Order: sequence, then C-alpha cells, then structure tokens
Amino acid sequence: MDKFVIRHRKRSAVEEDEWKSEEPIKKCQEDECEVEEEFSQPIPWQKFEAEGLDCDYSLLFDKEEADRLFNQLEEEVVYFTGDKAKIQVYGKSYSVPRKQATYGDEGLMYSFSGVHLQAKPWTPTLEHIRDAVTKATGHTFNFVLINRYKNGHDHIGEHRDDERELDPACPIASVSLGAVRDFIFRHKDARTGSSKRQIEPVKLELAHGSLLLMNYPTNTYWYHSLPVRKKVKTPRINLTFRRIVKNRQKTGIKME
Ligand SMILES: O=C(O)CCC(=O)C(=O)O
Ligand SMILES: [Fe+2]
Repeated sequence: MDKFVIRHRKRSAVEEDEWKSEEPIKKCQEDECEVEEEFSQPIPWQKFEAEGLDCDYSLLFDKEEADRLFNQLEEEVVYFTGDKAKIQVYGKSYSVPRKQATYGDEGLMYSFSGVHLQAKPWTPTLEHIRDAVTKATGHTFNFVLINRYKNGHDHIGEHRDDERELDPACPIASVSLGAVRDFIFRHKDARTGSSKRQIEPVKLELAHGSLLLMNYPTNTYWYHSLPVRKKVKTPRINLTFRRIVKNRQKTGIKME
C-alpha cells in the first residue's frame, strides 16, 4: 500500500469533475490503512505513506468542540491587512487569496515572498488548540500560521514548508476547522521538467476538527496545495503549528 485517500462525504457531480481534472489516484479501503496508537492520547491515527511522504491523520476535536473553537477563533484572530496581506513576486505585488495571521512565542517571525510577519502573542484559544496537539503528539510548538479561506474560491497554491529554520524533528501539525476541503500532495519529480516522473498525487479531505501531521521528510519531496473548490460556500480556518529554531530564523514558506 502506498497511497491513501480519506473521504468523509459523497461528492456532487461538479466536485467529482474537479477531482477528475486533477491526476487520478489510487484509493485504499479504510481497513487497509494502518491505525497508529503510539502517541500519548488514545485517538485513532491513520498513517499514509508514499515515496518520501509520511503523514498521520486523526480527528482531534469532535463536532461540538470544533464548532466552539471555530467560533472563538472568528472572534479572536486578527488577520493581516494592507501590505502585510500581499506578496511580492518579481517586484510585483499580489493579494494573497485567503487571510493570514501568525501567532507564537515572543520574537518569532515568519517571512515569505517579500513579507515579514511578526508573531502576535498566543491567545487563550490558540494555546488550548496548541496544547491539545502537543498532548496528542508529544511534540511542542512555538509558532502557528493561520490561514482563513472565506469560501471555496480562497486557496493556497503548491508549495513546500521546507525552510531551514523549521526543526525537522518536529512535524508540521495542521488543524482544520470549518468547511471540509480537498488537500493535494504532489511529488516534486512529478511536476515539470525533462526528468518528470509518473508519481501519483496523494489527495485527501481535511475534515472539521482534524489534525494532519506532516512528518519529515514529506516537505522535502512533496508539494502541497488547497485547490479552488467553487462548490464550497462556507469558511475554513487552518492552523499549521510549527517549531522554529530561533537562531536559524530567516525565511518562511516559499510560494511557487
Ligand atoms: O490550509 C491548509 O490546509 C494548508 C495551509 C498550508 O499549507 C500552510 O499554511 O503552509
Ligand atoms: Fe503549507
């Protein structure tokens, strides 16, 4: 078994078309997926793997708690506006197709594509979610990047979170709240160029209250994206908890 897909609901015809327009994938049956229970909390984990890809997926919060956390974040989180909500590509300024915020330990900074985003101090809700992730995984985090997608038009393009200031021993822990969205991994050798290889993408759905761990070396070999899904009418908040090594701090994610 080398590929997984995790689906939580039946798709409409339009959604099926959107999936089919991306490359096909091999599906596995739920019962083929390994369930890991090696972390401190007895929540069931699904492991999915491919060449150079190692991720763990779980439902961290039940619907009631996920709803509550989503609503609290809608009250609490202050997103960047103005120049801080834009990126620079070859000297031109572009608006990011989503809203972003960064929180974390004092003095931490996140930089990409010409913007430098200072971490705001943790809020109580963010501390609560961070601590739940730590309890479930055994890993500690000093920074979170928050992306808010107002509907299915908001998205994030293919990129890797492979910056040298991220501690490779610590997975990137991605918590999703709100609308279910598709999430796609593509191997770097399956993208473009003369050495392009036939490696199937890995597609999954990130559910309300879910936790996805991207373990080393996933972000070395695989790009990921949250594509446009026009049928999605409701918002989603994603929190990627990270561990930044302070004295290595320089840049953040690179958008390509
Ligand atoms: O919204 C997501 O699920 C992904 C966000 C992401 O890739 C990132 O913050 O680097
Ligand atoms: Fe990312």
